[in-house]
Amino acid sequence: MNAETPDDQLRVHTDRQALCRTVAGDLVDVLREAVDTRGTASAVLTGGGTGTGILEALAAPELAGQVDWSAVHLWWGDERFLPAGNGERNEVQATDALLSALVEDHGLPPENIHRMPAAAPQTARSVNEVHDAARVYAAALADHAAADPGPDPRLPVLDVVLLGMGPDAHVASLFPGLPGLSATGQTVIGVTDSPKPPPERISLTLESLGTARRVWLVVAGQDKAETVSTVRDARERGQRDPNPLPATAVNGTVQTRWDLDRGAAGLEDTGAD
Ligand SMILES: O=C1O[C@H](COP(=O)(O)O)[C@@H](O)[C@H](O)[C@H]1O
Repeated sequence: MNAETPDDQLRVHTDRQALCRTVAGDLVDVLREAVDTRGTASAVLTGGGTGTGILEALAAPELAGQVDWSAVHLWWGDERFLPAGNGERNEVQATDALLSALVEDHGLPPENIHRMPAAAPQTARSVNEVHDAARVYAAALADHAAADPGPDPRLPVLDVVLLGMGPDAHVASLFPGLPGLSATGQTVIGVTDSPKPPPERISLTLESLGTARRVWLVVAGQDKAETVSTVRDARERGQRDPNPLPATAVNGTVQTRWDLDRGAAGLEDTGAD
């Protein structure tokens, strides 16, 4: 089933597995096209159940084998600021789902995996650590921008940004009511008071996400249906105030697309979550 709002594209999939398979295939197409035309590609990954499910689907050899991974750079839209190796970190879940296989079997250079910094062990924590870590990631993005400049000189071309959305309409780690939503002049911020654990996170800002060529919102599960409907209605009315609905404020420069399962679309509970 397909429908269109004036600005956003919408696709509804039978269940989360179908959503993940389709988006994984699209990701392959976008990365291939970018590598063919520019010689390089950058994708921004998300965590969460659906974001990780897409990576699992992408690991299928018939999909992963279609991309020249030596030319691809992988970034994250947000990270849970936890010690290295913690299973709650988005990058750890992504590594298990896909990245190890890409490095071992498909030629992805480990240095092209741009993980957000991890927290120091509890005993060695410093007060500003998460903010320092955000600056480190901003510098990594700026370094890469020199080789593949995007519309904002501090950022490379972001061919596609994957975004999950929480029931509170948060995207990346930009939560309603937190100061990070109005951050200006920063590409990456430290978050210290996330209402969703863990409290400390690193996130790209709305400014950064807004430079992406494609923004794909990937949302599954009936528990998201009401928020999806509220956010999409607000967007259709042109209400793009990130507070209290951060997901109203993200757009790709070329494409903004919603991929929902039937549950998130309010059609029926698919049991996807
Ligand atoms: O904590 C996070 O949650 C969101 C949404 O996750 P989901 O499981 O509800 O799809 C995710 O997009 C974000 O990257 C992650 O840090």
